[in-house]
Amino acid sequence: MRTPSLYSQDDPISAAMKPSPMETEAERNARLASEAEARRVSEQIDEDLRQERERLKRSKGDVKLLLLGQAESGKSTLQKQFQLMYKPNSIDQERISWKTVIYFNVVHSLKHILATLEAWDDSLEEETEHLDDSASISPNKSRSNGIAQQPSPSTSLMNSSTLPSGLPGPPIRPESRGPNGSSKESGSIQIGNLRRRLTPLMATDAPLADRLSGGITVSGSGKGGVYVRSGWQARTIENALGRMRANYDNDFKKGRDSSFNDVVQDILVEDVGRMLASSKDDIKELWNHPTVKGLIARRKLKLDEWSEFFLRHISRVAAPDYIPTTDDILHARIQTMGVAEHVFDVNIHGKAVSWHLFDVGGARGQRHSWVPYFDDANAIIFVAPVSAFDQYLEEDPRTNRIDDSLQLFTQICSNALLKNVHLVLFLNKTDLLKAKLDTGLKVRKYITSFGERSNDYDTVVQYFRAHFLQVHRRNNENRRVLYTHFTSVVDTKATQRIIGNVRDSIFRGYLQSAALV
Ligand SMILES: Nc1nc2c(ncn2[C@@H]2O[C@H](COP(=O)(O)OP(=O)(O)OP(=O)(O)O)[C@@H](O)[C@H]2O)c(=O)[nH]1
Ligand SMILES: [Mg+2]
Repeated sequence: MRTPSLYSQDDPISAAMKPSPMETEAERNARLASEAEARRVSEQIDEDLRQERERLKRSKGDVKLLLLGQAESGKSTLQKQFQLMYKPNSIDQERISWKTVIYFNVVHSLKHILATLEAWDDSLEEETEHLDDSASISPNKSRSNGIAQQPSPSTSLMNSSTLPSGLPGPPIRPESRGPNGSSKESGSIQIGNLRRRLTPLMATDAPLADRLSGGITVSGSGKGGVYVRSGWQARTIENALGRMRANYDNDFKKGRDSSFNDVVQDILVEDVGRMLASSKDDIKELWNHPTVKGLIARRKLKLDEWSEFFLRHISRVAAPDYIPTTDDILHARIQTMGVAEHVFDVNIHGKAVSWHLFDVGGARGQRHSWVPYFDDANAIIFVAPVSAFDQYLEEDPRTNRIDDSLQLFTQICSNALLKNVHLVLFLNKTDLLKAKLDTGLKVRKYITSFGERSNDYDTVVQYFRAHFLQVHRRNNENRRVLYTHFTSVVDTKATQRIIGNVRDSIFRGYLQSAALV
């Protein structure tokens, strides 16, 4: 039998493609090159399809775990704990990229403090005079400025409350105030001087945000936070490496000694590091200034937990040779955009199983991207920050954050696609809840249905837990179990123990559903 040649006469298409007998040498070379390229592309497609089939075959036995919950609930922090447990080296690889986030967190926090000081300028004198006053808030003194709003209490859980809304009043500069009151004047002069000296550092807020987000802005990102897609760490490092290579090439051309072992660093981050080092004392002075402390005590300045953490550690963070510790990485804040997948090999009872962890963006504008991940999910960890009883959504300042968590949990419990998933609830940020209650903050002030119950930690967490259990009970046709944990996911030791429990319980369910036991 005759083997058909590439240009077999029997095939009309081949006949049409047969090279012309007039083909020149150059045309022949071009034709052969394009045929080789077509073959390469076709083989690549076959290879991709083969790998996809392999992946699907393999992933049939994988565990898919979704981390769900509102923005700032602690999902990405929990993901970092999984990473520390199951892929510890990867944290080291991306350690340097967290420096950009931490610098951004510091600069952004300082900017927020200065903006709040400006907005509350006319009450500076009162702040310094009443420093030892209790944290009570007098509503008629509150000026709604969009930065440090005074909430009206949520009449009941799951009911949103209405907050006064309004724009910041015009900033009043120190110069515009009267000459009387020398302590007031010296306080405001000090702050004015600090503001002036910190201006160049404040100007790095936008370029740092741009560096992290890759220029992508998300509308409604309230506090001016930055959203990042999965893989941002690699991009930050590539940026730095690109610059390193350019330096290396230049040095090489100039005969200078240079090494790739130098710390990989981005020019912008280097500059911000130098500015932070030279502004360290100013930052400390601002952070410890009686006016700032007074505004915090009177809840007119509300700082995020990560702001307080990094400002407390500013001596270390602003040191010229600063490298983020693991604890710093756990406290760093960056908003997740869309859904980021992380794969870990989890070994249990001698059986290695790939776990796909899906860390989602929790802001309202991000929640639509969760649904495609619902139909083949095996388990969910729903993260609800119980410290947030005095906070309102960035996306909707009328909604109390505990109410939003309960509403979201209702949607998850009642979703038909999720009716068979293993459900775990993390009542998170218990450390912050304790700290808030210790300052005397009253839950009933924000959630009136809490009533006259005792304001101690145990009563409060059990009260919140009861509400989540009730939501689960009302939406539980399949009579599935809800596993609940009180957590502080920045606490590595405690969280890793809980992850171990969760892993075992998910795995038992997984083995049962796979009919292996
Ligand atoms: N003190 C304390 N801080 C926490 C805890 N959990 C999270 N945080 C901090 O809260 C901030 C927000 O946590 P993330 O993990 O980024 O929140 P997220 O749920 O991923 O938020 P989105 O990506 O916007 O949906 C970070 O600065 C964390 O360090 C906790 O239990 N205690
Ligand atoms: Mg996140």
